[in-house]
Order: sequence, then C-alpha cells, then structure tokens
Amino acid sequence: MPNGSVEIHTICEDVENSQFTVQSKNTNNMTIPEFDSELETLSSAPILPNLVKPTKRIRLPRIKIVGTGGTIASKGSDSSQTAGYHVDLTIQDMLDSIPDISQICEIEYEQLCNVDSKDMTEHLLLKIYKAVSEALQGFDGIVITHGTDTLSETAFFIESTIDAGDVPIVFVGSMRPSTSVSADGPMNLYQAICIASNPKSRGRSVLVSLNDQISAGYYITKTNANSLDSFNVRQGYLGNFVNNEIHYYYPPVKPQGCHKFKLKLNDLSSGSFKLPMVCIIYGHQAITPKILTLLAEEYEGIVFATMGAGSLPVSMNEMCLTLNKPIIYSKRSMDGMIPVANLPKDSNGSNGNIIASGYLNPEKSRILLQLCLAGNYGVEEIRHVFGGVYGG
Ligand SMILES: NC(=O)C[C@H](N)C(=O)O
Repeated sequence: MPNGSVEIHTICEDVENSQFTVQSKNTNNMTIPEFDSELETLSSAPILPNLVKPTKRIRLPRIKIVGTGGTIASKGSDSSQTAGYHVDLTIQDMLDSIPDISQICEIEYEQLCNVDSKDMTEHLLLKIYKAVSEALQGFDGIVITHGTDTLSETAFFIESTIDAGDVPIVFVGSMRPSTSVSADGPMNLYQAICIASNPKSRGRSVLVSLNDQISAGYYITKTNANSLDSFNVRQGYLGNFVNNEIHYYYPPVKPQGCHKFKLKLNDLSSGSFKLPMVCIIYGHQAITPKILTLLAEEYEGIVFATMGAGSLPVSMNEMCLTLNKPIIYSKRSMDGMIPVANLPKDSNGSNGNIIASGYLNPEKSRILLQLCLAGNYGVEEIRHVFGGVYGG
C-alpha cells in the first residue's frame, strides 16, 4: 500500500471568457495564433515620430508532441487492412504525413513509448504525467498521440492530476492504420496540432480531438470499436474543426467538480509511486457473491458496472456492505448516472463502504478510486470526491 503518494489539491476553476482576434496570414488559411504578451519590435533603433512604425514580430506557439503509439502510429500490410496491424510509426513519420505546419507553430517532440494502448501500464501513465508536467513550463500547447482503446482513461488521469492552467493538452488517436485507404490519423493529428496552437483553446484543460470533434477528456468515452466516429460524449462536444477553422460552442470551461490530485514527483523518480490495485466487476443476470469472495483479498478497492442505475442482487449488496474496503457502484449502461438514493443501506440506514460513481463510467471510476486510495483517503473523503460528479 503506497503511503501518502498523493495529496488533495482543489483548484479554483474560474476561467475568463477571452475574445481573440484572428488573423489569416498563411497559405492554407489556418489562423496564426497571436501571443500578445510576447510581441516584440523587430528594430532596436530609436523610433522617430511619424517616420518608423515598430513592426511586430509574432511568436509562433511552441507545441510539444508526446508520442505513445496506437493505431495512429500503425501500419498494415496492405491498404485495405483495418485490423491486425502493428504499431510501427515514429512521431517524425506521422509529421511527414501532414500538411506544412511551420507557419502555425514550432514543434518539439518526444517519443515516450510506442505501444498499443491495451499495453498502457501504470509506469507509462506516470511517464506521460511527468512529460506533460515538464512541458507545461516551456510550451503553449501539448499534443499526446495515443491508442483510442484506453485514450479516455489516460486523458481522465491527466485531467485529475495536472493543473494545466491555460495550456491546452490535446489527446489524439485514429481508427485506421496509416497504410489504409482514407487513413484518419494524419488529419486527426493535423487538427490536434492546430487546436493546441490556437489561443481559443487556452483555459480548456484536457481535450480530445478526433474525427473533427473537440471534446473534454474528462467525460469522453470510446463507444464504437470500429468506426471513425468512435468517440462520444453525452455532456456535449466542445467544438468542431472544419476547413482549418476551429469553432468552439462555449467559452473556455473546465469539468465541474473535478478533483485535482497532486502527485509527488520525487516519488515518481524514485520509482516508489504505485497506484493501488482496483478491479472492475461487470454485473449480469445471475451474478453471485462468489466473484467478490475471489477478488476481495487481492484488491484494495472494487468498482461495479452495475445493471441500470445501481442494481445488483440483494445477496451481492449484502456482501458488499460487509467488506472493509471502498466499493464504487458505477453502471454498465453507457449513459446516465447512479443516484445515491439507489445505493444499498446497512441496518443503520448508512451506505457504509458503498459509494455511487455519479456520471463516471467504470474505467474512470477505477482511476479516481486508485488516486483516492493512493492519497490514503478514507471512505467519507472518497464519497466527497465522487460527490463532485453527482455521486457519493
Ligand atoms: N484505434 C486504436 O488506436 C486502437 C488500438 N488498439 C489502440 O488502442 O492502441
């Protein structure tokens, strides 16, 4: 059991609704971001009144790309293959396949790993965390290339552990390998870089850019295992990318009630940081408490994908209440939430160790519970954290 590896850090989320002037200067009609605070005059010579007007040099935004793998970095053996391909491309290969962005931003990149996202380990998650934390110091935007299968989990983890300030952190993936007809990776990557570079993206924290849609990493879920339109978010898309224009539907906003956990970087570099083991049990007809007997010893916390809005057989509810560990009731339905009123109660009328996940799905609930346990939170503190997403 890790000891005090995280501590709570609640951030005040007031973000200004800023208006930006957009200029169209480059050849492909993409807007060049303007960073007012950094404007410089080109000439250091004294300026004679009415004779020489200082010329402004616009600094291009600096964008860090962090590569982790996924289908966006994959190759198949022929152009019709859309399954059974292999991760094989570097960030440089991917950048070679997109339009010239030298007028839009300055790029620096780091290949952290090159894996299918099913192999995204805790160690890699923490490496991404570290790379993003460091990049926040010197960059105006961050793009993370990632496999789509677990992209929403990494995005949720980063949103829960990093206070990005104004810097947009944009996750991007693809559904077709780079070798396929109509591969979606190059356009998705191009759009993600443009989004990360654009001042309108500032103050929006962790974003996901895929299939022309811009969404909040905190809520997005992969809902289709195959199609290009694979990500969905019932809390609403934040914006759209069309013909080099970024259209946000709302002013800058961050997820309501998102708790921020501050990881201790010393623990990360010493390798002593570990996230406690939490498993997910999928509810189904005729499920019995036997599964709990098998797993309860091994795991420090359990998340249930319950049926409906918190339904499990009475025998299961009774056994859950006897366990000395937090148990989160989430849902196997894609949408909706778990009302606290649906939780089982013990003989004192208390929900005991059982906590509702609110709007969080099982995989996001698992990460949130891991972070709470890593911070040594008690059941009532965990309940409070889930209360931020209308659970608890
Ligand atoms: N579309 C994808 O990226 C799926 C791939 N299996 C991954 O998650 O790495």
